[in-house]
Amino acid sequence: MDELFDQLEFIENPLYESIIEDLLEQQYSVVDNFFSAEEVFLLRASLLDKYEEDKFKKAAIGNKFEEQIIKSIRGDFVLWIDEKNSNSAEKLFFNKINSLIDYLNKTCFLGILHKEFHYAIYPEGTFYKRHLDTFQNDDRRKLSFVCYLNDENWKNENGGELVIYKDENGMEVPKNLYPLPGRVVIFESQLLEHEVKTVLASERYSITGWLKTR
Ligand SMILES: O=C(O)CCC(=O)C(=O)O
Ligand SMILES: [Fe+2]
Repeated sequence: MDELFDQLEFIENPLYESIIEDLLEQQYSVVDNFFSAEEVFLLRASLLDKYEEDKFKKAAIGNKFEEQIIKSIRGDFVLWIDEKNSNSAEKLFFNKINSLIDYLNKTCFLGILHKEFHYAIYPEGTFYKRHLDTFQNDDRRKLSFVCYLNDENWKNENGGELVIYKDENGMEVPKNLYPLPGRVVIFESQLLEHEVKTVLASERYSITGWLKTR
């Protein structure tokens, strides 16, 4: 008995505990200042560098949709992040993510073995229609993770809210979450439908990813 417990030893982390509690209670968690202003600045600079180098691609859905159909579903541009070749900002990012994953695996036995993250840019006028993150026949996606990299002048009137559709006692209740810098939203990929409302002004910057089993 003692031996098994030794292997699971960890220092209790109040922030991670509150995320776990939220996920258990409401299937999603919103964490403000998960990333500091400095970290957001560095990550946004990294995203913009790569965008200027023309590395982003129009986001796809499934495989064989026509361009027009894709545009009517989502209008963002994405670039997958390769942890092995990550720059210093991305290393900061993955350090935090890996620490959270480690904690989840130790305390919740979630069995997160894989992860995938991409930068995303939503130009003015773009959106991502209501969907579930498991549409690509990928039932390994367990938790969705979105981290917002907008600057400190981001206003709610810019639009681009993430709306999570929650079932509360048989009633659908939309939760409007603004893409504030440093904010992270984590939710159950297989349970919660959500959408990104049209960006009305400015460009919307984020990193989106999935924590996966098996
Ligand atoms: O950027 C967001 O708030 C959510 C993005 C999203 O739903 C997705 O990429 O699947
Ligand atoms: Fe999504």
